[in-house]
Amino acid sequence: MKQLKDLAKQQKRSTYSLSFTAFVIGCMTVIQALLIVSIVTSIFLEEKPFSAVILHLAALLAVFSVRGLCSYIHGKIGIRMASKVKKQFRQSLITQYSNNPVQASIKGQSGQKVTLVTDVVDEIDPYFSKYYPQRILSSIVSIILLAAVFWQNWVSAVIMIVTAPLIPVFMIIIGKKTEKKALQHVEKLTVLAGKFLDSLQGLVTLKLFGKVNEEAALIKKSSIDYRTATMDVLKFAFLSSLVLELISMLGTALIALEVGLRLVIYQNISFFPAFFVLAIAPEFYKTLKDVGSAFHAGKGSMAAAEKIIDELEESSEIIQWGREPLSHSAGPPSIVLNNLSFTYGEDHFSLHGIYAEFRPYSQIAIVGPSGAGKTSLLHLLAGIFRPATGEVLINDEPLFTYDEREWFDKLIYISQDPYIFSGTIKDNILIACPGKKISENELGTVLEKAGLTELIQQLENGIHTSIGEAGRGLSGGEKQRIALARAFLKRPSIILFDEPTVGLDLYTESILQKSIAELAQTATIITVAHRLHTIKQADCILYLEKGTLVGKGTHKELLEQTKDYLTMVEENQGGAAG
Ligand SMILES: Nc1ncnc2c1ncn2[C@@H]1O[C@H](COP(=O)(O)OP(=O)(O)OP(=O)(O)O)[C@@H](O)[C@H]1O
Repeated sequence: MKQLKDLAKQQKRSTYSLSFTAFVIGCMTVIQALLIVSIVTSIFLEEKPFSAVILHLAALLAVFSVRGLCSYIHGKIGIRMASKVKKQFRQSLITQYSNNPVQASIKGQSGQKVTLVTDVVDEIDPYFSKYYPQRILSSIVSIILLAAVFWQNWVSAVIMIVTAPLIPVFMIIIGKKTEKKALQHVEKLTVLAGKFLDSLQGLVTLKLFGKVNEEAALIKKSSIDYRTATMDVLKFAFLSSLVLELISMLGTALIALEVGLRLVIYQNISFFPAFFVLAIAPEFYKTLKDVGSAFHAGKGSMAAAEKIIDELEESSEIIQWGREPLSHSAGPPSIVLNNLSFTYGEDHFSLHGIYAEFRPYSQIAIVGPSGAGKTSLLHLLAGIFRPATGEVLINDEPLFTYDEREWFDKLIYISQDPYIFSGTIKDNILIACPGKKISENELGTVLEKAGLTELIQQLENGIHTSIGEAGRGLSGGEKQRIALARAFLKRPSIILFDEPTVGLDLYTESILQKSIAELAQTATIITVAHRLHTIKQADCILYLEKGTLVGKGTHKELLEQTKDYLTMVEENQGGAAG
């Protein structure tokens, strides 16, 4: 609530404009009532001809127009404020996710994030487009109307002062309950979206396990929960409208009774002020009632804002990169892991005290049992995670002192399952060199080296064939070859390679080995290795177990020093090591 109020106050010009239009609307309402009363008095009491009120009627038309125009501008300002704030929230969320993409992608479901950026941010709208402008309008207009009534008949003004606070009191009581319900509503929406996208992505797995019906039932339950939450919010909205309507009706009736008694029975008030008060009273209660209804809509925005702010605060740990240039040093830099520690969080997996030095052009293998922390170490090396203690030193300087772009220009990460974006084969390869002009010849050489020429020749649209989510699928081996083409195009001086654990086809396997050997001539290669061939070839092997560096050295040295390594190698080749 406070954050939304602060955001609204930051838009000073809009707040002033809202106050100005509200002031004009208030004045126009009073003038409108005065004109109507004087026209009625002239025609019905004083029995003047129609021509005597023509000027009044023209003035009334002008007042209607000004009031209508101001109401339109007032509404527009609110919509503009809402769109500005929604843009700010969306930008903050996207910046948050893009500043720390890996942390963002592992925390929470993707569907929930998408809903947060789209639908939940949209829920902020009513606070700025309805509640905030209406609050300004109602406070200014009600004061003007009250003053006008006081001027004509102070007794009615006193009745208004006594009955009007019932509306805000009721708003607070209902508002407390609404906020809780609105928060539940937003939560149910994000849960439904998360569940839906998760099921959609895992549809093949669900089908294979015969779980499609069960999953459909879970989605149905989630959607019924969402519907119930929506109905709960609507129930409060209807209840609140009913009570607000009742209070304003009773208030108007009370004033009508007072004015009627004084006019007919006690005869201590004239027709003009009596009719004027009766014309103003419904406007007075309507403006208060409108702020009550808008308050209800605003509560939904507060719940949405709370959810977004929680998300922004949760993943606020941003990696700050420096400005130090890296490209001036030709060839691969030296890399030192200096007492590196990392944890995914309390009671979660951690890597501790890792120390290692990698000379330029060396081939490093990281090995160990499943879950030992090999991929996590690769992510730390890439600068995707921030170490808890210690640092990665590049040319003797901490990694994060370098310019982020220059570092990622020097590096390529080939994961086990390279991501293929929705686009053509060419687009997917060219992401390795954004903005750089690549000739057809250069591209042809890269495709040849990565073993993609034959595949592309078979395709009707060749390199322009759509792949990824919106196009044809690719096999694991073909994805690996796309990743290799990216590497050949980029020619990085550091290659981080998460070797596939699943058996690739013989063709891709041989291409992979040849390509890595060729890339190694100009780069340092750090591989999470599973194949004995890769491990034996490495200049240095890091053997990890449960997040600890148990052994370090060449294949021969480790066989002699580290018993678990020997066992692993023996298991790998089904008997004798060597
Ligand atoms: N986001 C995460 N939050 C908490 N724990 C995680 C997260 N990601 C991975 N882990 C845990 O960290 C440990 C190390 O994972 P990592 O992927 O680094 O292992 P690995 O040695 O590469 O395994 P494998 O050879 O099976 O790929 C595992 O126990 C894993 O469950």
